[in-house]
Amino acid sequence: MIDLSIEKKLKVYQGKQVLKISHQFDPGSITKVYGPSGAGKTTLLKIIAGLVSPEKGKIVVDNKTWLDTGNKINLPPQKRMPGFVFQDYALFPNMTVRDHLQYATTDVDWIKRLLFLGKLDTLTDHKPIHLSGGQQQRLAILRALAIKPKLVLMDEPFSALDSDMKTELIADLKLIFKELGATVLIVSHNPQELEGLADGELYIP
Ligand SMILES: Nc1ncnc2c1ncn2[C@@H]1O[C@H](COP(=O)(O)OP(=O)(O)OP(=O)(O)O)[C@@H](O)[C@H]1O
Repeated sequence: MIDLSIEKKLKVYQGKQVLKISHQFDPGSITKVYGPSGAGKTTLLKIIAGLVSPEKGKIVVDNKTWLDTGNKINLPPQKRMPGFVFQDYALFPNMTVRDHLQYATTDVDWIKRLLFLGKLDTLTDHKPIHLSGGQQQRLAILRALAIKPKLVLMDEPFSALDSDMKTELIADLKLIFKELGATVLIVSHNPQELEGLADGELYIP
């Protein structure tokens, strides 16, 4: 269970000034996070990961307090360790596909399985510059899963995939999330894309 209540002043020129959200995420749930551009969806994921600090708020994950501004508790990202898929992938330019996964885990069987799932098993020696946009995006997803996270935060993770690839990958991810017992938040602009995957939603106006 994730119990979250935060307030963050946004650096905006026009539009919403304060991001204010209170929400509970059930364990093992998959939540679609949606809302207009600039609403603060990416900022919310970064706040949960510990990459951005809100002025006010509390985040409790499985009875452990990650953030409590009233009591000056703010765990650093390395103590939270969610699997994070960044909107711009944030891959390492000098690392091959295999390096990205080996950097995150020593479990060779898990790496093999992920490479197969992401259809990157024939491209293990390629660096990001030699991958297509869709392949880079799949690598970003695999890297996030490599640490077998209990919490997965995904920012527009399927935007570069064609619809067949997306359907197949989503079906596989559903099984993997269940196996990991992961709680998942997925930011998506596409209302249909997560049908059959997400079992909850959070609208950020
Ligand atoms: N660290 C930060 N602190 C305060 N404000 C921020 C921070 N990062 C981004 N912002 C501002 O917050 C607003 C919301 O940005 P954010 O990227 O979270 O929106 P979004 O809902 O993900 O948008 P999009 O759908 O276009 O990706 C923007 O105006 C941005 O300038």
